[in-house]
Parts: sequence; structure tokens; C-alpha cells
Amino acid sequence: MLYVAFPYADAYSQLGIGSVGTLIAHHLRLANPTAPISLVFRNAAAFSKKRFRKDGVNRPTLKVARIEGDTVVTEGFDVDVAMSGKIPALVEAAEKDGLDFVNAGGPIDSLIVCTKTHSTADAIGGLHSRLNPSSVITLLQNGMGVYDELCSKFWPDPVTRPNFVLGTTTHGVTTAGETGSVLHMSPPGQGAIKWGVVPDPRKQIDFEAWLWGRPVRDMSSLTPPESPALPLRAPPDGTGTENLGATLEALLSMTQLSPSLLPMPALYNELLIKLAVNAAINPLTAILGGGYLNNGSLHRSAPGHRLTQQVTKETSQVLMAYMHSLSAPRAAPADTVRLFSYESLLHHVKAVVAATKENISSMANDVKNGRMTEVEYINGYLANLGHRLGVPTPVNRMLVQQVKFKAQVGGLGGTVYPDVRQTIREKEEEALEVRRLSLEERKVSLQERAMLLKEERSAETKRAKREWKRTVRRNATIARNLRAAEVEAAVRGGADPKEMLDASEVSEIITVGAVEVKG
Ligand SMILES: CC(C)(CO)[C@@H](O)C(=O)[O-]
Repeated sequence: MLYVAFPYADAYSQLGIGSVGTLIAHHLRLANPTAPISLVFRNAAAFSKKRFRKDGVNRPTLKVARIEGDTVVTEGFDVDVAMSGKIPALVEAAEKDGLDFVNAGGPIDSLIVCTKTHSTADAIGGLHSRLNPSSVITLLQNGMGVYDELCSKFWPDPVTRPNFVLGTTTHGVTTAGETGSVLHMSPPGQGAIKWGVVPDPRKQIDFEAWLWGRPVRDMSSLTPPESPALPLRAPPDGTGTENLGATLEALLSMTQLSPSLLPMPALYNELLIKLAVNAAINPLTAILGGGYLNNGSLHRSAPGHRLTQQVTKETSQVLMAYMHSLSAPRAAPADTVRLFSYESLLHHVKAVVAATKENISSMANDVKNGRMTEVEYINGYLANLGHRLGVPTPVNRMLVQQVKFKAQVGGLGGTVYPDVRQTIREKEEEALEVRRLSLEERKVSLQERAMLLKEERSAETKRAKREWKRTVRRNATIARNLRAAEVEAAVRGGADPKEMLDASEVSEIITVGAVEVKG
């Protein structure tokens, strides 16, 4: 069956199978062995190119290895594609190859998005007609601004908008070289994921009152309530929150990743803290390490420390100004504002550098491979926020340009700035041409040698033939002379010359003494 519209609230679609996406889909499968989980590829060709097809292992499997631990493989994933126009191609290919795990098309209940921030809007564009107000979109990404971008692009009207869950993680994950295979760098017990539900866009239900059984809005975001225990309280009747309830249960079921649910104001603080952490670690490792130095290397020298401090100081100025700019009912109490002080943010940055010291940051990996980075959604987001609030952000602005430069020019993984790439290609082509010509020359000279040899051989053969003919002729003459002498002697002795000659000799003219004998 190639088209399935799941009637249940517990079918999950995973968009983005990079490092974090692989980790999430893998743990979702471990915690929910029978739930339908689809891996959403950009298009049919993108699926075909992945190792799942190359190995001939058609149904996707995911592999997660711990640095000093087991490698666990999960399976049973379905395949879907984001570009709706490409679904017929995938379905056709699936029919041809008998791939019964292709479930492309149909409404989406729960979409977990772990794509890069800059490619999210494009990817959602292809899925947007399959998402409805009861769908849930979970965003687990670095950086900020994607939620606002998606709402303004696709759902400016809150009535049509799906529910959103936002998340942030401190797990260190890095690719193991091929799609769907990652190294989970955080030691067991370290790393966590925090989730929060964006308030009901239709303003019909207080999600937090439902999930915690009491209003939690007035609580200090410094001491958020404990994450609700599973199973969650049943969602209020008739509110269309079944998919939301199922999604939250699934997200909280991945216990090996230490997940917890926070009220949105507390989660928002976590997102901003993570933003500050990424704003320091990611661009600095990308610019200074180019993908070849891990996060820990940042703090192995005094200049590394100083650079981290400079970025964090400016980030703190922007975020403190933002906190002060909020007015009731969102006004931030003093203890919340203090979360964004320079000292507090620097403490977080240092803790994450230490916890992910072996990790190559995602941005460093991106510049190494000459890929677009998330810098616009991290340092660019802070620079824009600073601009709105009148806080100068020269450091963050500089980092944005440096990372972009590095990604375009300095990609050491073989992808470099287009002009340079063009020059390299031309040089390579020139070198190839030279090589081709020299081979051609060698081929020509070989051909010439072969021809000369052939000519020499045929001249030799002709010479030998001529010599042979001359020898034959000479021998024939000698034989004839001997025979003539023999016949002549016999004739002189009185013999009849005609009787002396056989038939073949009669056909020749033989001169025997003065007598010419004709056959
Ligand atoms: C925490 C982090 C910086 C670890 O490398 C991660 O968010 C990343 O790589 O982007």
C-alpha cells in the first residue's frame, strides 16, 4: 500500500535526518517500537541517493554509536518526501521496486523538524498542504526565528495554524559520515532535551493548565514545575488536541535522552540561553577551527577564552535589553533578567564547551563542507534584535560576515568559493588535456612504430621472396644445364634426342649441342 492517511494520533514524520534528527528518530523508535514513523526526504531522488538505497538495504535503518559504548541500530521506518510534486515519482519507483514501506502523501499528524534553520521554510513549503490545525509541528533546531518565519509565511491566520512544540537540547551529536549514522558524544546520563508548547493559536485552551492540572503562568521561570508524568492527563474533550497529546507523550517517552516539558515562558528562557551558547561556540569554532578543532579547543588558550567572553558580553547586553523591553503580562521578573547577565551566560557557555569538548560544532562542520550555515539565525538574530532595541552589536555582525566568508571561501572539505572552484576546475581540465595530449602523442608514436615495423616486415618478406625466387630460378637453370649436358652426352653416343626427353622437357626448348629440340 503506497498511500496511507493515518487515522491515529500517533504517527510521526521526521523531517531532517542530520545528526540531531537521526538521534531523535532513533530514540522515538526505541521508545515506541510499533508506532508508524516516517523519515521525510526532500524528494524521491534524495532518498535514492542515501545509503539506504546504495547498500541495497532498501528500508531505512538508523545507527547511533556512543563514543565508548554500543552501537544500536533501529529499523522499521517508512519513507515519505517533502516535495509534493515528487510524490508520484517516489510512488512509481516504489511500485516498480516493490517497496511497501513507502507511505508518501496524506495528512501529517505530527511533524518533528530537525532540519537546518535556513532550509526549514522551503521544506515546510512542500508539506504545508498536508498540515492542518490539528497537526503538530515540533521544532528542534539551533537558532531562533524559524517559528515566526513559518507562521508569517504559511499560517498568518492563527485559526488555520497547526500547534507548535519547541525544543532545545544539550546533547552532543555528530555525523558518523553517512546519512542516518551518528556518534552520540554526550556520555550516558549527560545531555537533556527540554520541550515547551506554544500557547493555543485559537486561544481556546490553556495548554499548561491541561498538562500540569493548574495554571503555571504566574510561577517564576527560574523554578518551573516538574515535567508532567506519563501518561499525560487526557486532553480536554472536543479541542482537537489528540495529536498534541500523543506528540508530547512520544517526545517525553525518549527517556534515554532525559526529556522534560517546561511551561512556555521557562522554555523560552532556555531557548535564549542556548542561543547565547551557540552564538559563542559555533561561529568561533567555525572561523578558528574550520571544522578541524573540537569545541573543547576553544578554551585551551587565553585568546579563546577572551573571544568567548567578548561575544557573550555583547549577547548578554542584547538579551538583557530584550528582557527589560517586555511589558505586562510578559514582563520579566528580576530573577529572570539575571539569567541573561554576562556572568550567568558565560557560565552556560563554559559548561557546554566542557560537556561537548569532543564535539565538532554543527557550524564548524558546515563551513568545512562549504555548506550554508545557521549563522543568520544565531548571531544574525541577535544583531537584528539588538538593532530593534538600539543595542550596538559589532561583534555579532562581524561574526556573521566571517562565518559566511569562511563557508564560501575556506571550505576545506573540497567546496570553495565558486570563482576559486571554477579556477580549480579549469586548471584540472588543463592538466587533463595535457595528459590526454601526451597520451595521444604516445599513442601516435606507438602507431608509427607499429607501421614502420609492418613496413620493415613486409619489405623483408618481399626481399626473402625475391631471393627465394632467384634461388629457385638458379637451381632450375643448373638442373636444366646438367640435364642438357646429360642428354648431349647421350646424343653424342648415338641416342635419339626425342627418346631421351620426357613429356615436360618436350614442351620446353632445349638446345642439345647444335640441335634444337622442340616438343
Ligand atoms: C551545543 C553545540 C554547540 C555542541 O556542538 C551544538 O548546538 C552545535 O554543534 O550546534
